Amino acid sequence: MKPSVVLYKSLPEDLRVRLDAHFNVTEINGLTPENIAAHAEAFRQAEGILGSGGKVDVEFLQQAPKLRAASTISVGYDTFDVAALNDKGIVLMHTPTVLTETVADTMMALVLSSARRVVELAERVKAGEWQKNIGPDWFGIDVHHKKLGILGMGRIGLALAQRAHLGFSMPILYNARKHHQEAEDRFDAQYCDLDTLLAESDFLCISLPLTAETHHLIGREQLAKMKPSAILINAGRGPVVDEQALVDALKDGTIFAAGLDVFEQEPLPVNSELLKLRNVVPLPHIGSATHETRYGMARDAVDNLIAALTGKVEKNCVNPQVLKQG
Ligand SMILES: NC(=O)C1=CN([C@@H]2O[C@H](COP(=O)(O)OP(=O)(O)OC[C@H]3O[C@@H](n4cnc5c(N)ncnc54)[C@H](O)[C@@H]3O)[C@@H](O)[C@H]2O)C=CC1
Ligand SMILES: O=C(O)C(=O)CO
Repeated sequence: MKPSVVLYKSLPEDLRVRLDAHFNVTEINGLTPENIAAHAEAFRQAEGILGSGGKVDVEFLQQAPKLRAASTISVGYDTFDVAALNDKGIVLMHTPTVLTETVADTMMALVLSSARRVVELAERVKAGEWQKNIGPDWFGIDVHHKKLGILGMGRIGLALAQRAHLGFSMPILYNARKHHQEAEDRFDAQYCDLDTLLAESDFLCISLPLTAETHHLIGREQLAKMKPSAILINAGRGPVVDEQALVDALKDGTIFAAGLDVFEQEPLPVNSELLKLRNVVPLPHIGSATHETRYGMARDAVDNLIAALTGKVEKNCVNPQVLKQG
């Protein structure tokens, strides 16, 4: 008999066919408490789950006693309680690599649009405000040759360093848990401590995962150490930055601008103060959101679940130590 799985995000048709060939699939629209309650029997039987968003914590795992594998259509896995999965011997699979270049493109788009005020000025043109030759109040700041600081030099940080260094002649500074030899060799990236990164970066680009350590890593004190001309880019996870402290820093000129793909609460509430600020470029968490990349992520997530439930995991496993226990 085919193993039962719950799919909580819809898939392109060919990938759904592939999933059906291996598993008995129950599809639901999101891993919400209501959907979990409404499909209690499917979760009781599920050996695998596949989707993105929604919390997989101790409480959820009580509803899914047969679970052996979880496959998330994302590289970030901060919504999973990995320790609880480890305790129960459940394999967690994710989708690194396939989205790296696309997310780095998004970060570069945020760098350019916030420095050159692309969104704000386009809105002013559309509103009919371009009536005469523009003056300095429409000017932005240069990107090329400025210092780009990367907080979290992993896969995405490296791809951003490539764009910034080779494409825009930007010196690269970075902070991460350890030195990144490839970034240093290929893009002359200089490792530094967080305080130096804050003080010296013209662009502080965050590509960190959300963990207990990185939660509010950038708060009021850290923002105060940045240059008044600096721009903060966050495409890691919203809660890495204390959002109220950021709003205040953007309002009082502590920093120049921000380009944000991620927020403490998503979707960003319509009454968020960030939306009232001209020096903010807010995006709806589109780091990986191209047709090609989202398809690739879904394909990898399907392959990951098949590998995990057939005991053939070779890559993309968050907790490989669980495999050794089996
Ligand atoms: N906006 C979006 O749509 C997307 C956001 N992301 C986010 O980007 C994150 C990074 O993705 P990858 O580059 O693939 O991951 P990665 O694991 O390759 O890189 C993460 C980097 O962060 C560093 N790091 C972790 N904790 C740290 C700490 N406390 N202090 C300093 N550095 C620390 C690590 O050393 C590593 O260099 C994901 O976890 C996810 O949260 C990823 C994809 C899309
Ligand atoms: O993959 C992730 O972690 C995202 O945030 C969406 O691509």
